[in-house]
Amino acid sequence: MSSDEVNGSAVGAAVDRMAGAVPEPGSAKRDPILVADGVKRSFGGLTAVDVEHLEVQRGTITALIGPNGAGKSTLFNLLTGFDRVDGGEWSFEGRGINGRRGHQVARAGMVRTFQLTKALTRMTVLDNMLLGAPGQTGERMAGAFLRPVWGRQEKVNTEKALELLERFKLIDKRRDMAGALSGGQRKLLEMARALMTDPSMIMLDEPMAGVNPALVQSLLHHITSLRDEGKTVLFVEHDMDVIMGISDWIVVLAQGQVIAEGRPSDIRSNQQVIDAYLGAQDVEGEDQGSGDE
Ligand SMILES: Nc1ncnc2c1ncn2[C@@H]1O[C@H](COP(=O)(O)OP(=O)(O)OP(=O)(O)O)[C@@H](O)[C@H]1O
Repeated sequence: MSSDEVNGSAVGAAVDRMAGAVPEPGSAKRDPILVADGVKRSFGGLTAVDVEHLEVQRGTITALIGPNGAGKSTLFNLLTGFDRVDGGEWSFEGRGINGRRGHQVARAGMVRTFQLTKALTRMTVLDNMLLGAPGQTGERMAGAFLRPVWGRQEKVNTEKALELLERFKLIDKRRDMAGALSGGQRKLLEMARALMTDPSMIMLDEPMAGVNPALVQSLLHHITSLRDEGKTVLFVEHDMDVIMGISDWIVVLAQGQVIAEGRPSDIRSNQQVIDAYLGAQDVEGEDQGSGDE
């Protein structure tokens, strides 16, 4: 699949969503939705993440790339409250959110996708969606007198879940166990579930891994649609065609640090990135099958 095929008309030349951004590590953005400073995390003697400054432009698709072990997933975990930093701070929509837990970060509007764990694969697709629903009033304020409120909320959540399943073409699977879905369908379900809280930013960790080519197209379409609706997408991915095709901006991480940032054209020709990542990527790519699980 070529970059152009992936690209389609989604990243047309007409819109430069990154206008004014300079292609260099830590570059300032016109209207950043996420700003991180001095974010650090070590495991024993290993520095996994050491990001001096990072801004993510609102309403864009930003890719976070880098070699295996560069710290991409760890950075995701830190920013979304699923791991604790050793130092640093970051703000989302202008509000400091470091120290907040995962569900609080999600409530603030920043969600990330998670692989469906074994336990969740034994639940139906619809129940998986309902787990992603915002503020379970019934659970928080248990009491018989609140049952009507609970019931109403459940109805709203169910309607929303069904709408999203329709959008992600999983509606016919709603009563199936999530474990019966193909790898690609699970990725769609993860994305749909993340949208239950109406986030303004969605973070996807390797959304294309293990997905067959037909569903890759569908996932790409959903990602660009989210951006076109005004949401911000930050994603980790290894497939260079996908990255170059849909990203408005690319951030390159190596050994925990941002070593480069820029538009796809900047990154493709950046010698430091070629040395640290792209040179080895082709070789790695040969080993990475893309069949559905
Ligand atoms: N919980 C942990 N305990 C110890 N070391 C960890 C832990 N989590 C991550 N690491 C280490 O931190 C480094 C960064 O890992 P991370 O998974 O963030 O990299 P990555 O860029 O996401 O890699 P990949 O592309 O392979 O998923 C690696 O050396 C990894 O072994």
